Amino acid sequence: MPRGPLTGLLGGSFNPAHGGHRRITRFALAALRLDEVWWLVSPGNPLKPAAGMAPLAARYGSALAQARRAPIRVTAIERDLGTRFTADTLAALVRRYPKRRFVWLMGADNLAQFHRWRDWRRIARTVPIAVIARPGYDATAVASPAMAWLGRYRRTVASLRSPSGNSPCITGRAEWSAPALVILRFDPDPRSASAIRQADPDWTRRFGARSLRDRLTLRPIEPKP
Ligand SMILES: Nc1ncnc2c1ncn2[C@@H]1O[C@H](COP(=O)(O)OP(=O)(O)OP(=O)(O)O)[C@@H](O)[C@H]1O
Ligand SMILES: O=C(O)c1ccc[n+]([C@@H]2O[C@H](COP(=O)([O-])O)[C@@H](O)[C@H]2O)c1
Repeated sequence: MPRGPLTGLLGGSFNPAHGGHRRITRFALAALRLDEVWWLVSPGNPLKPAAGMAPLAARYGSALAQARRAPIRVTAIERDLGTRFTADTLAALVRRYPKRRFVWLMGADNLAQFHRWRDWRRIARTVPIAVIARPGYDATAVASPAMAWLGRYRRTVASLRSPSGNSPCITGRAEWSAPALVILRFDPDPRSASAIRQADPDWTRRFGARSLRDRLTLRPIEPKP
């Protein structure tokens, strides 16, 4: 059983990244006592149309800005791995970082449509999943087809915590085995990328200079295994 850093993974379009991403990440870091969270800026969500999706460099730039001075590592690792589907990404990450323990983080809107993701049961068997409550989506998430299956693996946050209060331990009830589903409920955050795009359709301009730099520096992220 791997004993490395406990790493949360927040995959997303980040079109653009916003304060809600930062806030839910910080909540999850504290609630699950994670060592760090990697933001996986997606080359393209397989279920979202390419139209309206800003270039990866601009989305990555917005994520860098939001992740400042937080234990968040912004990555475009799916671009480097050549993966789009989360099941493939996770298989590659687990292989590449055998010592790390990963947990997949996602908002309730994604749980509501998780059954449409490719190999979603394989995803759930690979890593524990923590779902963050999101205004307007919690009821659909609870009633979703994926939840009908995942519900039996539901665990409390406390059951994943180490008795000593440090990082979750790996024995007994606190073992991070999968499938496991945790629902994290804290002060819901109404922010969304769609609202930002609606208010500021030209948001990528704010990351113009940075995007140019990122085009040069977007390269394989090599966090220490
Ligand atoms: N305010 C929020 N509360 C809870 N989860 C969130 C929130 N904002 C984003 N997330 C989650 O963060 C991940 C990445 O989100 P994404 O980049 O798609 O942003 P978004 O605001 O959901 O975008 P859009 O409005 O374009 O759908 C997803 O798992 C999403 O559910
Ligand atoms: O693997 C899939 O089939 C799949 C389908 C839809 C979304 N995802 C992933 O879900 C994450 C959240 O996407 P988004 O666009 O809601 O931010 C992101 O990492 C996507 O790659 C993955």
